[in-house]
Amino acid sequence: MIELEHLEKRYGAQAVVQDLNLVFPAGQVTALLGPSGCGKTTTLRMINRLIEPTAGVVRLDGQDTRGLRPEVLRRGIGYVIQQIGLFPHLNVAQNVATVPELLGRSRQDTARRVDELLALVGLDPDTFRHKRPAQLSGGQAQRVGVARALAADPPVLLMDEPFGALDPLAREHLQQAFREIQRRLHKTVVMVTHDIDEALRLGDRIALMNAGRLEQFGTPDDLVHRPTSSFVSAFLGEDAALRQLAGYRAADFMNPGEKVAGLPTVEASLDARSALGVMLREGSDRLTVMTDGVPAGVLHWSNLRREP
Ligand SMILES: Nc1ncnc2c1ncn2[C@@H]1O[C@H](COP(=O)(O)OP(=O)(O)OP(=O)(O)O)[C@@H](O)[C@H]1O
Repeated sequence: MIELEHLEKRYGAQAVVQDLNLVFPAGQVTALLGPSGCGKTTTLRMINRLIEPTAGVVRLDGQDTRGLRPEVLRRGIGYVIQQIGLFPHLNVAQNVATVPELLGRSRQDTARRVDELLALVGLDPDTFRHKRPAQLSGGQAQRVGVARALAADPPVLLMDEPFGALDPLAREHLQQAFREIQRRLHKTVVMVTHDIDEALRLGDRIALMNAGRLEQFGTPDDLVHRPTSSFVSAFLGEDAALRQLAGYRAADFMNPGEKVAGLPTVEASLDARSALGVMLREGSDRLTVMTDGVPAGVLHWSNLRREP
C-alpha cells in the first residue's frame, strides 16, 4: 500500500502538486488520470524519490520513504516509462537481467527468470533473447521494458504512460497482456495516463487530478456513474458509460445459464463494447455468450445499461 499525505511539490512560487492525500491499495492498479500538466508525473516520481517532495509524506507499507536511501527504495519499485531506455548495446536477455544481476542472483536463476518473464509478456524467449533493442518494434521493446521492470519481482510498479508511444493495435495488445499479467501477479501498480479509455480499462481505481489537486478518487464505475464535480463529468465525456464497456467482457453482463435458441453468438472474452457493436450489426437485442464452444448465458441490451 502506498499512502500520500499532504504531498506537495513547488517550483519557486508555482505549486504543481498541492495537498495530495491518497491511498493506492495493495495489489491493485490505480490510474493517475488528468489533463496535461496537472501533476501526474510529478506525483509518480515523488513515490520513488526521483523528485523530492517540498512537503508531505509518502509511506510505503507504512514506512516513511524519507527514512530510506533512494537506491534502496527503488530496488523494491519497478519503473516503466514511455521511452523505456533499453541499453542499445545489450541484447534483450541482458537488458532484462540487469536488475537480477545487480541483486547478485546466480547466472542460472537469472537465465531461467529472464525466459519466464519474456514468456509472461508474450515474447517467445528463443526468438527474442538474443535480439538487440534496435531490432524490435515499439510494442516489443515496450514488452521488454515491462519484463525488465518485473525482473526483480518488486511489489510496486510505477508506470508512466507505458503504452503511450504505441499504435492503437499494439497498445491494445499490450494492455491486454498487462491485464493478464496483473491477474497473476497482483502488483501494487500506479499508472500515469491521460487516456481515459486506458484508465477505465486497466484501473481498479482512478485518481483524477486537476491542476495539482485530487479531483476524485474511486472505481471507474464511481467516476462514470457518480462524478463528484462537473470537472469529472466533463473530463470523462458524455459517452463515458459507453466507453467504459470496453473494460468489461460480454460475460460480465450476461444472464448466466439462460438459453435462447437462434441468437447470434459472441465469445465470453469479447469486450462488452464490441458485443454491443455485434448487437447493432446483427440487429438483435440479445446475444448468446459462448465459453469453449458451449452457450454460457444470454447478454441482453438492457444489461449493458446497468453497472455489471
Ligand atoms: N523541473 C520543473 N521546474 C518547473 N516546473 C516544472 C518542472 N517539472 C514539471 N514542472 C511543471 O509542473 C507541472 C506538472 O508537470 P507534470 O509533468 O507532473 O504533469 P503531467 O500531469 O504529468 O503532464 P503530462 O500529461 O503533460 O505529462 C507542469 O505545469 C510542468 O510545467
